Amino acid sequence: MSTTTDADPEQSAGLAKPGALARLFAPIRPYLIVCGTLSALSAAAGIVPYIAAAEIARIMLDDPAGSAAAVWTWVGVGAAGAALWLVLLVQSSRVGHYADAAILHSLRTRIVRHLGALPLGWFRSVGSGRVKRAMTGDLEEMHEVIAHALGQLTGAVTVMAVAAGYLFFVDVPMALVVLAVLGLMGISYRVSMRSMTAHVNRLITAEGRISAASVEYADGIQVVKAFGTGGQVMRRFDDAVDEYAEAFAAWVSEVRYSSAMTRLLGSEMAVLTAVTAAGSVFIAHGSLTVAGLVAFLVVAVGLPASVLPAVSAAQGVRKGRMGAANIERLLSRPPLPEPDRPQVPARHDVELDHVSFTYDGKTRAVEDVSAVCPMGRVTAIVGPSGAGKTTLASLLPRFYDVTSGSIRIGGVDVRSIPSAELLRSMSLVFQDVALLRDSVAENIRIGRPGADDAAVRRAAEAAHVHDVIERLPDGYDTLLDAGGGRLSGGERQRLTIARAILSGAPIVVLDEATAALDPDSEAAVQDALATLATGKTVIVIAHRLHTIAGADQILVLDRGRLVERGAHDELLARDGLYARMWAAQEGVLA
Ligand SMILES: Nc1ncnc2c1ncn2[C@@H]1O[C@H](COP(=O)(O)OP(=O)(O)OP(=O)(O)O)[C@@H](O)[C@H]1O
Repeated sequence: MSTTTDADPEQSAGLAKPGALARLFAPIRPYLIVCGTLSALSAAAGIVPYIAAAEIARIMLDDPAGSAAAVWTWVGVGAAGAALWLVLLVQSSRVGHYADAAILHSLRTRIVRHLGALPLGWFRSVGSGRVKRAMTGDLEEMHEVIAHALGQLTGAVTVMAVAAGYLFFVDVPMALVVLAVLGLMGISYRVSMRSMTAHVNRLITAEGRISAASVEYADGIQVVKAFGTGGQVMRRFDDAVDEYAEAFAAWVSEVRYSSAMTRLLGSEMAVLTAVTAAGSVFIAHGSLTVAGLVAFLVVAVGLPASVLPAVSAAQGVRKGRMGAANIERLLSRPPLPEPDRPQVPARHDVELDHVSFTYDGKTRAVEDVSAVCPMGRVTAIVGPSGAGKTTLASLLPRFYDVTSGSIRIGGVDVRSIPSAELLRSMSLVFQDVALLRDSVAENIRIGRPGADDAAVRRAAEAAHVHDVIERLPDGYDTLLDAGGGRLSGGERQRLTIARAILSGAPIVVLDEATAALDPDSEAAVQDALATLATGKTVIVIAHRLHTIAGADQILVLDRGRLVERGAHDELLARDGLYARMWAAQEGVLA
């Protein structure tokens, strides 16, 4: 099967799939066409007042005494052009923003729905930065394209076309001079942009990495602080910043002359100088009138200011393409397959039948594990670090699907159980199950939305956390931060156990805390677990063996394989891996 891991989504961010933007924008194409057309018409109308001013100058210079009617006609045309420019600009912006809001809403909805259908294992493997970037940065790029870049590009092209048409109408040689200056600017721009694709891809990829690492940094600030700057996240952040700085320096040093030249040639000064110089020569030769020169001074000198926004718009489109490719890549992640013929199990014993799983298609994190975890019993999974305990437990709620073999609940393959039903049938008390930024009561109520206050309180009492909650400043209404800040490790665990007790799910999958708790906390957590486990199928991933010595069945994993099974005494008598681990831990504890 294709695993749900994404090799390195950030790394591939630079490889924009051609056409991604067009595909994502397909639903709003008609609006974009209307918006582009209105922008073009608005830009064309916007240049009319300049042309009118130039025409008035020509009329008055040629014949100052006469043609008042013609002058007033041009004044009217100029005013109409200005009014039309404004009306069309507002309409184009209205349509653009409508299309923008519609597509962003639709993309956000699609992304959120898709995220809801993706296997949880995918989120674990890519980290939250990638998901947040799709919802913020990538969508922001789309907004830039629709709301700004599209109008700027069509506007610039139209202004160029209309202005060039008028200038050629007034005087061909002078128009050629202006075009030559702008053409040289274009050539110098192309030279400075020649290596742009590689550099910009590198810059944008590095930018993406910086933002992903920043999000991870903020999310894991406690860990980062505890370990100083040596943490992996900090290193990733530093690397991304270095990479950005390097890419930027390389780009700047390569394009410094050509981009300075582009700026110079694309400035009003350059056009003004060229027009005045060439105009003087042509006037001296008698091939141009002063009135003709004035027309060029009025219309041509402002051209660079109208064309330059197209440069940043082109940049916006380039970024938009990458954002679109990122979003498309996210949307193309295969969702968790839902069963064709859904079944709901009547019993809740868990059966592992020759289960194997690989993350990377090569090494097997779990290999050919078969076992039965009966209802009403506690099954512990133990083994050295990296043995595959967490992986095996993650296969039960389908964070990942098995590579081969099957997992059955009450005889029904987990892949045949609708995912919502499957998750409802399990309480997951994992170490990294986060608390939400909400009140204590709501954090417990997640276990059974709609449960009344009395039920929440009973669950807290059963989980031995009620007294702790009562001592909080606002009791059950106390707001927790996302990490559960003001609660100790043992208290947080008991809160998640209360949540699981409230849910009443018949299967409990529990990842025991790796960090040792103080003896009082440990005892409270054990009591809470005993309450939770009553009458349920309990599967515990255990790191400290003495907490599961009383389990009905212990599965011992080593390098993905099930190497021993039995109760504590049987395993000690066998004198194998379990006995060695026990001796090692007891030795440490003694
Ligand atoms: N998301 C992942 N992507 C790729 N490989 C992974 C992933 N998670 C775990 N592994 C690998 O799978 C193997 C089993 O890891 P797992 O976390 O299941 O072991 P474990 O017994 O729970 O270890 P520990 O006691 O240290 O938590 C290890 O070799 C680990 O490096």
